[in-house]
Amino acid sequence: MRDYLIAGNWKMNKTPSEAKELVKEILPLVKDSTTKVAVAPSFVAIPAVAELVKGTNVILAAQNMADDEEGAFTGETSVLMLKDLGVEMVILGHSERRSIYKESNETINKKVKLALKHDLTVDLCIGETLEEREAGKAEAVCFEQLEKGLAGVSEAELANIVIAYEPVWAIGTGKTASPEDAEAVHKACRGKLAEMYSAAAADKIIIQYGGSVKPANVKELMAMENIDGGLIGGASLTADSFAALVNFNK
Ligand SMILES: O=C(CO)COP(=O)(O)O
Repeated sequence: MRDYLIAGNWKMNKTPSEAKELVKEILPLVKDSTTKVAVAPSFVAIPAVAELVKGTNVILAAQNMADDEEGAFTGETSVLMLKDLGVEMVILGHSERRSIYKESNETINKKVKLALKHDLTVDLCIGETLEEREAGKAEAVCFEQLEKGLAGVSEAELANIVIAYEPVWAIGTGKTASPEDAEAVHKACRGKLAEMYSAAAADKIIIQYGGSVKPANVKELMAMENIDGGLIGGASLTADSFAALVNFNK
């Protein structure tokens, strides 16, 4: 059976002081969870959060990283810096990175390979826009993001990859994909991964759903056969709602 992974993507929210307070509240609420749990604070809040989650069941994640190891890249944050702070996982290819910061599949792939080289788990985000969905292209877009994002990634390395299916039209909008619609894309993506790698590798990989996941809809989403967790934005910003998501199966 696949593990569930519930991850909080705090995006550009929470100052380092606020992040500390939030983690202090979250830790006791999730310490006995049977799902895996991760939080992704902003870069500047990572040191404070790292100190608090050390030795706990909470995985420390970053929201992005540079596509080079080091050098003259003003304003960027490298994989080496993240590793030095104890980061274990990195979210790559989030739709906000793709649309606002114009990250291409090729750039994302470079980051994926760099993160894997340094033993970070990668949470690779994929997902279609509303326009693409309405044009009947949801699966094709996801397949292309998988193929290009994972180019050159071996089957052995796939063990360090998590996929997050986040339909862009469902992010921060209050519109959740219906469990059946989400399941259809998850199933198709698992099929695609089986084609790219093997049925065994595809069966093992965690595919999270993201997009307006809330305590009120988490159970029905997680009940789907191919949905193995959630990447949570808004509802990860308060301890009670995040813990309710982490503990959805209790
Ligand atoms: O983008 C998301 C997580 O990465 C989802 O955000 P919301 O949960 O706020 O819709």
